Amino acid sequence: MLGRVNHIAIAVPDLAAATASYRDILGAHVSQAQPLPEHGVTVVFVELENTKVELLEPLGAESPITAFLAKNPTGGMHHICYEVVDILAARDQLSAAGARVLGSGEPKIGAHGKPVLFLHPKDFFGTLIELEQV
Ligand SMILES: C[C@H](C(=O)O)C(=O)SCCNC(=O)CCNC(=O)[C@H](O)C(C)(C)COP(=O)(O)OP(=O)(O)OC[C@H]1O[C@@H](n2cnc3c(N)ncnc32)[C@H](O)[C@@H]1OP(=O)(O)O
Ligand SMILES: [Co+2]
Repeated sequence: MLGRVNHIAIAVPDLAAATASYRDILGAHVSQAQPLPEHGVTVVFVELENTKVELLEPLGAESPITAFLAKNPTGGMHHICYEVVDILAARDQLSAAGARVLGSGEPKIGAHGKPVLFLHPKDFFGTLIELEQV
């Protein structure tokens, strides 16, 4: 079911400061900030040769990363995103196996304009999983 790692995400309290650290200290190319109100986050992507790192900051009162940042005030690894070819088939197979697909179960359009879904971290060894159809 799983293809490549699309990105690894880090929740941060201050996106501008995190962008500056990755750009100026680590010497990475970082994309422009992209507000995603439907997901309750603003994101940038650190573009690496083999994958991407997504830096996430809360956006709006209902952000799904607010509680995470309250527990991890300096920031922390938040999710890993795997690519899948058919996200609805993946969802149905995962649900049938007892994994909790988060939200309504219907994919939303993610940061790359492609459908995404999330799987509960307690079902996968304490790691929140994002699936992205490519
Ligand atoms: C769009 C863009 C893109 O790439 O395209 C994105 O990535 S958007 C990325 C942002 N979107 C999302 O994260 C959407 C999916 N997330 C969610 O639905 C939710 O955040 C959630 C279900 C993971 C957690 O919500 P919740 O209200 O249950 O929050 P709680 O704080 O009570 O968390 C319940 C338990 O899960 C743990 N927990 C929460 N978040 C994480 C995480 N990221 N990684 C590992 N564990 C986690 C908590 O510590 C707690 O464990 P304990 O009970 O042991 O303390
Ligand atoms: Co993501």
